[in-house]
Amino acid sequence: MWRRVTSLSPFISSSKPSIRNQASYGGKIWELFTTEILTPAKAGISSDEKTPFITFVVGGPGSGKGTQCAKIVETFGFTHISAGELLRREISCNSEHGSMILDSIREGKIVPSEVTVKLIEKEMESSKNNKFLIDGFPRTEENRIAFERVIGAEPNFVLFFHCPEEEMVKRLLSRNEGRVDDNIDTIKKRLEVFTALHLPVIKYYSEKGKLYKINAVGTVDEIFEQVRPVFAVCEATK
Ligand SMILES: Nc1ncnc2c1ncn2[C@@H]1O[C@H](COP(=O)(O)OP(=O)(O)O)[C@@H](O)[C@H]1O
Ligand SMILES: Nc1ccn([C@@H]2O[C@H](COP(=O)(O)OP(=O)(O)O)[C@@H](O)[C@H]2O)c(=O)n1
Ligand SMILES: [Mg+2]
Repeated sequence: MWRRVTSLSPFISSSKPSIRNQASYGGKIWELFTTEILTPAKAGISSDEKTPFITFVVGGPGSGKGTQCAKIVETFGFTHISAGELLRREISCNSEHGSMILDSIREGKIVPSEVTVKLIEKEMESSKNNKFLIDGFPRTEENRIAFERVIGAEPNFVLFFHCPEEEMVKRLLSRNEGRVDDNIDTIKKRLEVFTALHLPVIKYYSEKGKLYKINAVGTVDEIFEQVRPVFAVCEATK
């Protein structure tokens, strides 16, 4: 079972960019981030079995995060923790925050970080595994900072699925999972939130040398062939 191993990190203040600021880059801003060459040293791979190995999986709605996480779990034995799934579970079991979460998801808004991070923490603590894929998180600087504060850990690396908006919209409209947010109005709001709030997170991890950018266009298998070497580095060092 995973236990928190480090002390709380200091709170780092952040400012949120406006939607207008980000839109002025004409949607090309993501191109600035290059793919890191992943090495064991960069990934922070340690031989200490008790230290959790954490990968954040980020990208726009419909970029294929969940699909690729399933393949990573199957191939490399990680535990998949999807922030969105945890939140939807709270709605279906009518928990204390269920109706607030439903309202946020319907509006494509971000649920307060303390709620999401607590759910992630519970999943990590109850798992026997110590390798985690945390999917759809962090979506904002607030998410990122709350994770550091509560969990007291940073990700070893961050997988960023980069996908053009038109492709994401097409995929979401044909996802067919009966989700309340997979309709064109909510999709537009989710994309706005993504463009406005996700960039600082990507920039932060890129500057730390932890960002691994994946071109998320192609077949599921083609994309997995870009993902595989990232995790193969971890396997090779075991
Ligand atoms: N490479 C791909 N090409 C076409 N469709 C895809 C691809 N990867 C995933 N999909 C489909 O797109 C939709 C969104 O994928 P999903 O993994 O749920 O994305 P996310 O978790 O990023 O929102 C799903 O219906 C999925 O089956
Ligand atoms: N870190 C997160 C993740 C999801 N969510 C909410 O949950 C919704 C669905 O998230 P998801 O990760 O399942 O969505 P996809 O990117 O997989 O399509 C988001 O649009 C947000 O409303 C959140 O508030 N905070
Ligand atoms: Mg998903």
